[in-house]
Amino acid sequence: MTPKFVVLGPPGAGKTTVGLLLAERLGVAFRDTDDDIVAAAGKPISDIFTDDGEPAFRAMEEEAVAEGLKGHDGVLALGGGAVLSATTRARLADHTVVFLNVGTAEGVRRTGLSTARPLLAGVNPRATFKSLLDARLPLYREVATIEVLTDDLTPEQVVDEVLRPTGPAQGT
Ligand SMILES: Nc1ncnc2c1ncn2[C@@H]1O[C@H](COP(=O)(O)OP(=O)(O)OP(=O)(O)O)[C@@H](O)[C@H]1O
Ligand SMILES: O=C(O)C1=C[C@@H](O)[C@@H](O)[C@H](O)C1
Ligand SMILES: [Mg+2]
Repeated sequence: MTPKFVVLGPPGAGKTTVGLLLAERLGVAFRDTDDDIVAAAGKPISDIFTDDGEPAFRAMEEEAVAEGLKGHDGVLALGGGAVLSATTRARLADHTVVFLNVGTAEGVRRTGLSTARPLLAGVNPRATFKSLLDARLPLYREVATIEVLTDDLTPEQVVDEVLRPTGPAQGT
């Protein structure tokens, strides 16, 4: 059993929104490792960060991704920071991996109203988002087989790009 598509990218890129639509379009199940972690821990991600710390969260995430890659054959969305793990990046080899990219301005706009993302909860979300994106961009690209810049696309259009027979249009 292996996912048809693994979806990743920074917070607000649309992993959950687009992942669900993509699964609907393909008639397959959708799974999100953030949800698996919340279910396993019995508390929200913000509480895991506060009570147990980020390293504990990353260990749970590594396990959740490994389980998802083994046990799910639909669309699997990963948490925004899952690629920080070299073990996870190695496990993503040979999978079809969609990197949903989003620029800082649009990413901050999309995540701005939520308090559910502990890493973006600081005083300057824009600077935090940009440094997170800068640090992770090479890691997303290391594992991605498809990249879509989502800033000016609706979620439906992002799905269209992912499913284009020749792959997403570049630079248009
Ligand atoms: N292409 C898009 N155009 C406009 N809004 C979008 C698009 N994709 C997602 N959104 C909106 O941005 C917000 C964040 O989307 P979503 O929760 O799917 O992101 P995510 O990548 O799963 O984030 P996280 O890493 O926090 O789980 C939601 O309000 C969603 O409706
Ligand atoms: O970008 C990140 O590091 C995170 C993104 C979310 O999906 C969650 O996995 C968590 O809030 C951490
Ligand atoms: Mg999500």
